[in-house]
Amino acid sequence: MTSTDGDAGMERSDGVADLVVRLGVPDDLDAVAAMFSETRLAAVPMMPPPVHTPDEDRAFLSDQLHGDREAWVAELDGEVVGLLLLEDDWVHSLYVAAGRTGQGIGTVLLDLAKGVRPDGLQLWVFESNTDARRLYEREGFVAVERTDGAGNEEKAPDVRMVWRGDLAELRGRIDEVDDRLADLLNERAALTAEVQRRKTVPGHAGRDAEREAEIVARMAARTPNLGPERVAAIMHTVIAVSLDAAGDAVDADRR
Ligand SMILES: O=C(O)C(=O)C[C@]1(C(=O)O)C=C[C@@H](O)C=C1
Repeated sequence: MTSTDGDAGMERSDGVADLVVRLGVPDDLDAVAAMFSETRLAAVPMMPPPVHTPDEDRAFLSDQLHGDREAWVAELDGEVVGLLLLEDDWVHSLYVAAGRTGQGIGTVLLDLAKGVRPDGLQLWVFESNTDARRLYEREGFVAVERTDGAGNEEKAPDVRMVWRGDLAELRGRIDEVDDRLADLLNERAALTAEVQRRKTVPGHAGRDAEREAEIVARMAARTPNLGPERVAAIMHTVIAVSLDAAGDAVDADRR
């Protein structure tokens, strides 16, 4: 392990290569409490000043390590450098030791949280904590609610952020691909119609099997996830419905 306490010059992968993340146990209390109090103070002014004494923090953390919440501890060389508290779909707390930020430890802990809560997560973050908000945004969380802080202990404005989960994230990406696919299908149908206007035998009667086989072969070379037979089925349908639409357009022109 070559890490230093500073962030400077630390490649992210070097910083977390030896990171050990495990469930916390009561014996971790001293190390976790020391990290927590130091980190919480160092986080000011990104976070509002703490409202609890170190003794109160210690009692709280003892409860967490005794199972109040799911407590995950990140260690580097046996030193506690991160803490993640999960409760249902809530990231209750995420702390990375002062001097260890920017090394990817928060990302590792959040990825773990996503792994154990694939259906989605939410969290509150102080509006002033721009570093944390950036991390959450990078990790796919979106802001869904803002408050003036009246409801939290620190009375500081905060933001609720939500990660919708693996399934919703993947469906969102499918929607984006489908938007592009729809535009391309629309453009292609217009071109098929244009070709029909120039053919001596247009429409279904003028279908050109050789040209269609060429199209399928070219596309099959780019679609290894589907294979030639499925691409042939898709293009057969695309061409047939495009010719139908072109026929409708010609009929409409005549009327
Ligand atoms: O290239 C043609 O001849 C067309 O009419 C266009 C098109 C196509 O949409 O790509 C449609 C029908 C033919 O069977 C082959 C190709």
